[in-house]
Amino acid sequence: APGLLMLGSGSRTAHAPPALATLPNGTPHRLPFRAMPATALASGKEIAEGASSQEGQSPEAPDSPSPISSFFSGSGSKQLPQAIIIGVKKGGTRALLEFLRVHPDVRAVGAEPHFFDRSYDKGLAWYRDLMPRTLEGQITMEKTPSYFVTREAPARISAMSKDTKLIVVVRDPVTRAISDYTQTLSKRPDIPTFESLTFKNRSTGLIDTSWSAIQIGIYAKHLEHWLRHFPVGQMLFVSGERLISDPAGELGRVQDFLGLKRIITDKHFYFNKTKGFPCLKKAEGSSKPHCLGKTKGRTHPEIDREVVQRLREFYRPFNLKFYQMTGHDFGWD
Ligand SMILES: Nc1ncnc2c1ncn2[C@@H]1O[C@H](COP(=O)(O)OS(=O)(=O)O)[C@@H](OP(=O)(O)O)[C@H]1O
Repeated sequence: APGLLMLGSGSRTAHAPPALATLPNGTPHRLPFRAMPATALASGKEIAEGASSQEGQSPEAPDSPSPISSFFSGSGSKQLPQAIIIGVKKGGTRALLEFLRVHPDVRAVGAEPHFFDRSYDKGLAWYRDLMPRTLEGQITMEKTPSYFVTREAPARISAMSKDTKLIVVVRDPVTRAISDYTQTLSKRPDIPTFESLTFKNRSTGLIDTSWSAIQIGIYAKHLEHWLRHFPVGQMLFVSGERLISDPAGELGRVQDFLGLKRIITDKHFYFNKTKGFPCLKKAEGSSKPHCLGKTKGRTHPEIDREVVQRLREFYRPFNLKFYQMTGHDFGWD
């Protein structure tokens, strides 16, 4: 696209470089693996929606400007994002973005743009136009969790700017798969059970890796594609579990990674017992407490323990490889 060369990243702030993590050296057993194409997922069980979070159609994508942000929205200019939350679906990406938006130096688009997977042909000018206006020193961000599993996304983001900072919120892949399935079930209650979708052949225990709910969780394989285009130090891996148990701690890491002053601290959060999750004491530009909506923190159906066990065994080598690649043990095993 002609616009590609002309626009640049729009990055105007010098952010501190993140520390480098160790690189991988071991490989788990191999199986046929295919990253997802930029367009809809192709494989058989796509009743289960594929990589996309489907969040865009739900009221969960909060985009209504607050009075304060409306006041400021007339000033500044639209920039391409300098940092993107690229995944993972059901990892806790909405929570992270909502928490980050509290920071005065972060401005983010509310809905998921899906530019690098679905709308790349619209060009960077179209993408930039989706962004909120920013003032000098503010960071523009977006989140689209399907980027992490989109084969074309790493090269496309690197072509926009090789300095783009990438954030991945990861969560135990077994819980993530169940969360993904729960979301689909909420929209299509007639789908087969999680247990039956998990296996190609239940008697042999062969897992159906073409089912997106399973495939998305093979983080090490997806990460390999990103590391062909970005140094691992330009990626930050946020623990979805810690984002719930210690949101301020994870937000501290994220602010450091983005070169931001640590403004978001434990003072910004409270644990809402009814919701069962941490919530913001004050949402961006508001004085009211704010929890995420009903589509976040759904009750999961109970899954056969043996199936859960089999999935744990399946993911284990990939998880270990992922820990090695990122230099971070997420404690799922
Ligand atoms: N503070 C807070 N409040 C509510 N929910 C929280 C929070 N922090 C993390 N989570 C977890 O986020 C999970 C949804 O992840 P995503 O926002 O990445 O989903 S999506 O891909 O955008 O649809 C969602 O998954 P489910 O519990 O399966 O619904 C939550 O567990």
